[in-house]
Amino acid sequence: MFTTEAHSGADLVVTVRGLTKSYGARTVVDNLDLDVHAGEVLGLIGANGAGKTTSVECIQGLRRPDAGEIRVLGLDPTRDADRLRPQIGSQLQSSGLPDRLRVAEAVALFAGPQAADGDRLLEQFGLAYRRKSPFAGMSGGERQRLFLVLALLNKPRLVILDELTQGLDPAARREVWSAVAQLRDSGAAVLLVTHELDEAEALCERVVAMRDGRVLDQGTPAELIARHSHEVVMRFGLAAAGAPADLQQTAYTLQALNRLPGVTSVARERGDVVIRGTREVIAQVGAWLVSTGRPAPADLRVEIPDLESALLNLLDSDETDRIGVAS
Ligand SMILES: Nc1ncnc2c1ncn2[C@@H]1O[C@H](COP(=O)(O)OP(=O)(O)OP(=O)(O)O)[C@@H](O)[C@H]1O
Repeated sequence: MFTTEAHSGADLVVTVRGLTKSYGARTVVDNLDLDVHAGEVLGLIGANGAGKTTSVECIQGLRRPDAGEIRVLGLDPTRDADRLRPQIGSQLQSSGLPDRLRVAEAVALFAGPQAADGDRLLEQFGLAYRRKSPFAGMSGGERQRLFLVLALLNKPRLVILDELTQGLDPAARREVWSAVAQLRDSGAAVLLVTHELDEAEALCERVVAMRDGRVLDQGTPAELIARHSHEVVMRFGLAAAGAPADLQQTAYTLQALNRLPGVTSVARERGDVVIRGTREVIAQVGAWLVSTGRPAPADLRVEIPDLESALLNLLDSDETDRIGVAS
C-alpha cells in the first residue's frame, strides 16, 4: 500500500530500514522503514506514544537502536556522531535556553566554524529587532523562530523539528510554517514530528502515520486522505427541510436528498439533516436546495475530508483489525 518514491536515490538524506527499539520488554519502534530526501518535509504523525520521538532520537544518534540500519548522509548516526553533528540542526520537544541569554549571544554561542551569517538569519526570521532581548522576555512564537535560526545556523543538511508549534497562537504558527517552508526550499531535508495535522497537511510532502511503533500507512497527505477519508458531511437545521410541523414535507425532503447522485446516507440527528457522500454531494445538495425556491439554510455546514479525519479513520480501522485478530 506504500507509494512509490518520486525521488531519485541521489538526494536521499536519511534512510531507515528495520529500525527497532525497545525499553525493557516493550517494543516502542517496531521495524520502521523511512526515507527523507533533500528539499522535502517528511512528517511523522500518529497516536501518543507511537514511537515518533524515539525514532527521530535514533536518527539523530541520541539513542542506540536495538536492530535495523540508519544512514544519515551516508553515515551511521551512532558511530559517526561527531562528523554528523554539524550537519544536523534540531529543535526538540524539550528545547530551552537560559533565561538571561540574549538572542545575539545565543547565536554567537551556537555558531560553528562554517556558520551562516547570524544577523542575516535573524533578519530573515523577523528577529533582528530582538537581538538584545533576553530569552525569558520572548513570546512563544519568537522563541520557536529563534530555535529555527539556531537549527539553521550551521547550514545543516538535515533539520529535525519535534512539536514545533505546540502552544503557539494561530498567527505565530503561520510565521513558523513559512520559516519551515523557506528552509525546505533552501534544499534541506526536514523531518517534522507533529500532532497538528493541519500543519502536516500544509507543510509535508509526505507523511508517515504510526501507532505503537509500527507504520500504519505513508504517502502524500492527499494520498492518505483519499485512502482513509472519503466522506463529505453536510448539515443544516431541519427547519430548512420544510415547516417543522409538516412531517410529510420533511420526509419528502429527506427522500429527495437521498436520491441525489453521490449521496450515501441522509439522517436526522438532533434537529439537523445530515447528508453523507462523495465530494459530488456538495454541488448536488447546493443545487437542490436552491431549486426548492425556499431560502437557503443559513446554518449549512460542510465537513470536507482532511488529514485529521483520515488519521482518525486509519487508527480506528487498525483498532478494529486488532480486536478482530485478538477475538
Ligand atoms: N527513556 C524511556 N524509557 C522507557 N520508556 C520510554 C522512554 N522514552 C519513551 N518511552 C516510551 O516509549 C513510547 C514511545 O514514546 P515516544 O516519545 O517515542 O512516542 P511519541 O510518538 O513521540 O509520543 P508523543 O506523541 O506522546 O510525544 C511511549 O510509551 C513512552 O512512554
